[in-house]
Amino acid sequence: MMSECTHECSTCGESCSQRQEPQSLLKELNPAARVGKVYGVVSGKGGVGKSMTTCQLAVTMRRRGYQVGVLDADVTGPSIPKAFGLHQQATGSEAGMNPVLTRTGIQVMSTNLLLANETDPVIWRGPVISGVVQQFWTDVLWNCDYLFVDMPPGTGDVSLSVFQSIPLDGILIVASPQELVSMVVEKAVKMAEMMEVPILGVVENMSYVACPDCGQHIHLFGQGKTREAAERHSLPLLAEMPIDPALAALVDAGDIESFEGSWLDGAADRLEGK
Ligand SMILES: Nc1ncnc2c1ncn2[C@@H]1O[C@H](COP(=O)(O)OP(=O)(O)OP(=O)(O)O)[C@@H](O)[C@H]1O
Repeated sequence: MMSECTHECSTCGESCSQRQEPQSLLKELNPAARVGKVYGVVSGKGGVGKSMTTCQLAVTMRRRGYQVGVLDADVTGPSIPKAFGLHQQATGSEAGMNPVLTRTGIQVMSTNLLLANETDPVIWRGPVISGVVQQFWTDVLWNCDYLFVDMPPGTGDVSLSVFQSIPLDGILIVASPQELVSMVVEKAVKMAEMMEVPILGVVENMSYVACPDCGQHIHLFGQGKTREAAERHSLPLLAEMPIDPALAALVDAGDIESFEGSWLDGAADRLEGK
């Protein structure tokens, strides 16, 4: 006998006349907002430079003349506002939340821009965190050609929620050489494949150190091995970014928009469809 209908088709095996087809979990953008392409920046684990890469990609595309936004989905460890030197609070109105603008006009939304005190920890459970990320998509008045989503590290429920609720045009994977060779990133790759989101390629961070005297590139973890590993997994290697103390200093000073270096040009060309 059929039990009483709860209208929860996803947890019921009966094929009755009221059964509804699975519905898309994608959320609608704020009707007053405009977003061209959306790219997620992911990593296999924390601390490999995902936020650094997100910031530099945003700056590079801004330098190319585009309207650019950064949605900081790393809710419990937001590092985007600091890198851009943003300490004010975001404002809002009936129409939605206004992203905060950086010095060069990049639009940013992050939990750190909503907290009364930016050093307060975010002690929220998963569903609340996922809800905040969704609101950054549904409520913020974005006006951009490219929106970069700094994804939470790993493949937990917040990452899943981003994949399900935001219509990503693709993802870029950030990895250190060791990660690439050992394929720690493989879980992130598989998650993107399962969610049917195209992978644009890999940005390798901390690939080498340039000698300050002669400029020679010192590949601390060996040269060529990562390209080989990426190719083995059919992942185009879009960029090789050095360890550069000047970059870390710029992040600490909130001045990442002043970075010099062209290592992300290949990734930017790819984003432009070149
Ligand atoms: N290429 C680099 N050269 C110098 N410092 C770097 C480089 N990449 C990242 N860093 C520094 O390393 C630290 C970690 O980088 P970042 O915050 O971007 O990592 P993450 O992968 O986003 O970490 P998490 O996921 O844990 O937030 C930061 O202090 C950053 O400034």
